[in-house]
Amino acid sequence: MAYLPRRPWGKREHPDARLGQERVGRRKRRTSGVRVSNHARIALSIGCPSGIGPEVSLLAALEAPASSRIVLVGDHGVMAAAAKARGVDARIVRLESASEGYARRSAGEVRVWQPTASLRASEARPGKPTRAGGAAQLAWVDEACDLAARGEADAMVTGPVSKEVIASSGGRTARAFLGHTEHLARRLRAPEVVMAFASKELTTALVTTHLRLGAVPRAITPESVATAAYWLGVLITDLAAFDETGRRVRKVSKQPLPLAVASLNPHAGEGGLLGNEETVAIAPGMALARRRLKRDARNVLLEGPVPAESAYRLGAAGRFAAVLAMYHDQATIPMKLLGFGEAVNISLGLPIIRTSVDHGTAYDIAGKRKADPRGTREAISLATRLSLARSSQPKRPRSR
Ligand SMILES: NC(=O)C1=CN([C@@H]2O[C@H](COP(=O)(O)OP(=O)(O)OC[C@H]3O[C@@H](n4cnc5c(N)ncnc54)[C@H](O)[C@@H]3O)[C@@H](O)[C@H]2O)C=CC1
Ligand SMILES: NCC(=O)COP(=O)(O)O
Repeated sequence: MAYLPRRPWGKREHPDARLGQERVGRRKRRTSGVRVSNHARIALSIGCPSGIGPEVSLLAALEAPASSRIVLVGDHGVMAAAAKARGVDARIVRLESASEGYARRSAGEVRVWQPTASLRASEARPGKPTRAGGAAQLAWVDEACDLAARGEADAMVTGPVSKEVIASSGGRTARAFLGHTEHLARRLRAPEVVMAFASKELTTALVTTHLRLGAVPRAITPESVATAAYWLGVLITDLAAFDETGRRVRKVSKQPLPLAVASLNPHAGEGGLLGNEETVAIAPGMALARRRLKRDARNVLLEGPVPAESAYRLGAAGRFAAVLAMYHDQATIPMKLLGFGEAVNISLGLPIIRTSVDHGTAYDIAGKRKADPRGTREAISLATRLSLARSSQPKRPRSR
């Protein structure tokens, strides 16, 4: 995918190439001379140890197909407790190093890479988050991120964390934590990051992410709109070009993919009566995005500003391939109404692939055998698709 450098690890050889001879072996396939791996190595941070992250990670890892090789980044004792609470008879293997976890696993086995000191049971009680658990969940996110950035994983998937618990766990980085999206962009020094969600029913992205509502209008600028519209356009054209297994679709439609850019104000500002962000920021941002998409040969038709209520109704009805929102809840309310539990959160623009569940820590049901693992399954599946698609593509330049 063009939004990802093909070798985020720089000029070094991809570790897969070194392992390739014995690891990929017969599992490799070829597409137009490009060596393509048949499986993606996923580093999955298990999220808050007191939330539902450990149990949904466990269930999703146990069910993962051979094309997704999962290493859970977390705490061995927490995973063993999650298996017991869930009544699952699984062999929880503690790894000596993350990379040894990507070999084909046997049924009933999950592999845990624990880069932190073991949490005591009292620090990881379901529904009762602690300061120690807050620090640990951030360390697991960082470790999964670094594995992907070093090329020791093809993608990271994140389990649900609590922003509040992390922020109150101490430490400068933790205090500044607003969400994975902003945190990963900072850690990876990525100049652009866009939060997006994909489900069967709707694909959407946000111009602003975890921001106080009062600060949103100032953050809607031609540049911020252009960046988000561009990356959402990249996502939908890539999803149209690569199938579920990451193979290039044979016949991609020549029709441009319609992408609605939602308004900020009611009725798109009602000709200036109800605000002017549509004319001073959104429309100019769309013009910038159109130029960048065209330069990258992305066949997208940007439409708007469309009054937000209609943009989402029409997006859900299939009139648009995706809808761009101006702020968090404008996108996440329709997303959760339509696809809660199976929508996937994707961070666009980062030098690594990162997907996530759309739900939170759900402390109210943690350890009660009620948590639904579908979201984690879907996040793994999309990360695998994006990873395999990336590995089957020749390098493309990335425009700014
Ligand atoms: N990807 C992430 O790391 C995310 C983290 N959060 C964080 O999670 C914390 C709690 O957020 P809330 O707004 O309460 O949302 P939440 O998603 O944790 O819970 C909302 C409701 O949905 C239910 N629910 C959530 N996931 C479920 C699942 N997989 N199966 C069955 N029921 C499920 C919960 O029991 C609860 O009733 C916050 O600190 C928030 O920042 C929220 C969204 C995403
Ligand atoms: N509503 C999405 C959310 O809060 C998760 O955000 P992030 O942690 O993926 O940045």
